[in-house]
Amino acid sequence: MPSALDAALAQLLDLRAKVEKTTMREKFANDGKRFDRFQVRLDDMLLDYSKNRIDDAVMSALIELAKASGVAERRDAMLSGEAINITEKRAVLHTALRNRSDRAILVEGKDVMPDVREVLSRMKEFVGQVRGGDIVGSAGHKFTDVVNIGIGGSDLGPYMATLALSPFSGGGPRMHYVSNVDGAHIADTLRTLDPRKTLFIVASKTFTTSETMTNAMTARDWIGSALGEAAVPAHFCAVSTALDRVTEFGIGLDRVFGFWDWVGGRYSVWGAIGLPVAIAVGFENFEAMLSGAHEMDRHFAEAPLEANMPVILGLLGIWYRNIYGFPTHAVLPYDQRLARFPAYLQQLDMESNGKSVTLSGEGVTHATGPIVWGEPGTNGQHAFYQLIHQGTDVIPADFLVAAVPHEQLSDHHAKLVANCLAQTEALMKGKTLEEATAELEASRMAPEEIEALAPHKVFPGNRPTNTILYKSLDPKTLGRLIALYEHKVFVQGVIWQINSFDQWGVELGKQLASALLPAVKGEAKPAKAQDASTKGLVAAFHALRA
Ligand SMILES: O=P(O)(O)OC[C@H]1O[C@H](O)[C@H](O)[C@@H](O)[C@@H]1O
Repeated sequence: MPSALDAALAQLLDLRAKVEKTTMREKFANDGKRFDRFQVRLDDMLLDYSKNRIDDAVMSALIELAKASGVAERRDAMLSGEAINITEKRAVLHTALRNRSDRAILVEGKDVMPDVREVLSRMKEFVGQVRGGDIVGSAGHKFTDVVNIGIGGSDLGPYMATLALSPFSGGGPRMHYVSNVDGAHIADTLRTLDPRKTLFIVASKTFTTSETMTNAMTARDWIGSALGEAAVPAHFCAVSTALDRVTEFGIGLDRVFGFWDWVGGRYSVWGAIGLPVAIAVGFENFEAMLSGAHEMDRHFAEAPLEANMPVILGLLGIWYRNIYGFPTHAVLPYDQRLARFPAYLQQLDMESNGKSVTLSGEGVTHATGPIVWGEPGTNGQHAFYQLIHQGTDVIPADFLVAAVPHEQLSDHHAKLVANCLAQTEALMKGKTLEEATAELEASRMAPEEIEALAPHKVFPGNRPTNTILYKSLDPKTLGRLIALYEHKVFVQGVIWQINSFDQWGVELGKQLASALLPAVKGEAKPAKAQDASTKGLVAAFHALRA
């Protein structure tokens, strides 16, 4: 079935041609109100999207596209617990985990909120006991270190949030995250730890993920051999939807925090998967993060589409991906503690929208999810920004920055902010050949040298950015930020008519890895059907180890 995007394509391409008649630099020069018109505020968070290749006509057409695509209807279906994840026949209700209102949320006629609240209250008690030293190791030692063993959604969200909120730890235990099946990860982590004072959280929605189970067994052996088998239960707890498998592993039900199949792994930091965050920063701060997300949920549900932050971010992404064909999107936090935010967004965005088949099973007729990437500024400026400024691809980018830092260190923050704003200014303005030449003429350089050098100093400009300015990186702000991007991804998935909530694309590699394992271990010959490259690599691997 042709999508609303297919239907609007010709009009949007026409609008692109019109909007390209003037550069952003000219648009700013001609319109003193551009900043006021292209921004949205939610309390102390500001999204400035004026530095984009847009005008009023483009924005109205994009809003019309959102309407014609049924963004509002699909949003309401998600929020009310409809089974919109059709390939897994599940509701999509991460918003229920952070529902701070007394609104019931029904899945197949049953209100899920009592169960959500029950898990949160068990988490609260456990977190208080671990932080307060009421729950201790097998030999009575307070836990000084907590290791979360999980991968994908059971790692990226909590790891990112723990780092982001580190100023709020209030003397809580040190947190560690082990995800990779590479033994180096757990070995390097355990080397620094005292088993008597270490608590492990085994976090896995399915409790079958190979990496997590392998790391959990290694951790269990580490505790068992240091403190004796009997010590194991005191040093472990688990987060999962598969309570039977957790019990099999040997973790008592009083140490298990559950969630439900209507929470996708990459959307799960709001419930039990957030346990390490709650231990790291205390339960009140964890709840503040939920409240921030809930505020963003309400904004998404209630604000008109044209003043709706996630809708606007989503539509701008569609504009560049589908109308301009830009392949990637950068997220550049000018906030060192958001260092893991781009990695978190990679899973959120690319696992959700990296799809080529529509909800009705047909091939898509247009590009879907972009490649998402990024690193904190100012570091990126000294590395890959060269390409963003002067490379042959245009890379739309989000810049994130706080007004108030946690560290009051001379003029660090002023310099950070000046760099952030200056980058978006430079990307928008660029530098013409005349300007580059004039700058060089002010030096004593010979005219022929100026002529040779000037082209290298030209910046094309007209490169799009969004700036998200918030008061400070506190739990509430972090909650809002994450929910903002979750809903942006949702809006795009609706317009692309794809299922943003499954992830079949991760399965093939897993299947082939298990099939290959016996040959890699040397317990079996590679299967006949295997291609020559894979077979040759297995043989070369064994030859190197001989
Ligand atoms: O939480 P788990 O069941 O261990 O899953 C961990 C991760 O692995 C899977 O392969 C999926 O790609 C992710 O969406 C998921 O978050």
